[in-house]
Amino acid sequence: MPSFDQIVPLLEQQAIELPSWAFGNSGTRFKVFTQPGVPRDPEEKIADAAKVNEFTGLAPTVALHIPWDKVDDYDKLAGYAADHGVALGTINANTFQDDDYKFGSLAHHDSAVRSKALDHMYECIEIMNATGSRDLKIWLADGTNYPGQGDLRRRQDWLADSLQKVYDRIGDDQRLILEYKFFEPSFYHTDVPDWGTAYAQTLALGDRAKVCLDTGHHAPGTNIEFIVAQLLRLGKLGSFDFNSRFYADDDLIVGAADPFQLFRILHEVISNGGYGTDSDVAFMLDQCHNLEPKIPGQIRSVLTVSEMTARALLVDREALAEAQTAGDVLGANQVLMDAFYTDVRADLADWRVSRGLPADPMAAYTKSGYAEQIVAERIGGSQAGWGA
Ligand SMILES: O=C[C@H](O)[C@H](O)[C@H](O)[C@H](O)CO
Ligand SMILES: [Zn+2]
Ligand SMILES: [Zn+2]
Repeated sequence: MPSFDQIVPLLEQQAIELPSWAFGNSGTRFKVFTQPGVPRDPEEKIADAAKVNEFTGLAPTVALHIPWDKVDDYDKLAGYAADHGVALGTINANTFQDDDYKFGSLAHHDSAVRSKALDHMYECIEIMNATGSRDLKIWLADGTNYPGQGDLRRRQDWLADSLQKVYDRIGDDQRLILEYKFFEPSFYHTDVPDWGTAYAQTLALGDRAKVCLDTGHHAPGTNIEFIVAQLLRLGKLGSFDFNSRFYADDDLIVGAADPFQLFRILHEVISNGGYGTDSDVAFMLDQCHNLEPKIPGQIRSVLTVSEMTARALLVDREALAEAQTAGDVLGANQVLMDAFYTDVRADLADWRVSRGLPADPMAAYTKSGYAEQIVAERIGGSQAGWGA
């Protein structure tokens, strides 16, 4: 097994993008429990995200969601982010909250609705040009609730035509990232339900169209790391939306439900060239902290990704290949389990200190008094988030 020191140069290449919406209020259809001190605008969301980066050194960019993070001056917003030591990242489109999208958006049967959704995508591309963002991420709620409600085949054709129009509009150094999800809010069919559909649609577009794998978007029992290996093999894995779930798209803290699954996913990412500065695979969190405090939730999340990345980097790949070739079933499995069971937390703490970061970012954040400061400062105005 490699030593911790041998993996440090790789660990230093880790960059995890934070979702602006994780700092706003969120909940379920049953209840949104608001929290004091929650941001009221994109700047306050960025300030909170910057705190996560300040204490962990792992989160240099913040993803925006449009229109939730709509502002008049994106140059000013990018400047504000830079003043806080972070940059603006992925632009997430939103065609799931407008009455006109009741029966879909880019896959809608009515060309007028499709062109309205296209205008939103074009607006997002203009924002990317202003923020310098590389990725336009498209997740569509498009689908149906009952058999017969929609023409499954023609919706794929309308979707393909719409995506082509978006793809033709993005810049040479920009990417279209298509996110799939097997259900919700549609409960019979979803127009982009699985990796195969996302792959087929992005393959038809071109090299700057890739797939987003949200770890909460698969049917129970799906071997997600197999999909990771396959999409990397096909050169079509563009980004991750990391989170975890016990049942559906719970958007819980990554690794909270199944840290071993996160380890297996990262093992395939590393084994197939999807990790580090040489790779163009983006690591983003897509989570909602419905009950727990938001900034500590994000701190815990990036530390968990860092920890499982370190464990996956410790896999003795030579010994693994030998055991696999020899058909040594238990030997091969043992190589992976040895890395997974290696407790790297103390080494990671020392590594953080060597980089001028706190050994225990969570304790340092708590001691900083920032949580109390934002509760005291953020009086009045309306809090960001669901129902905002
Ligand atoms: O389930 C929705 C998807 O995960 C999207 O990534 C969505 O944009 C994000 O969750 C914000 O709601
Ligand atoms: Zn997502
Ligand atoms: Zn989701």
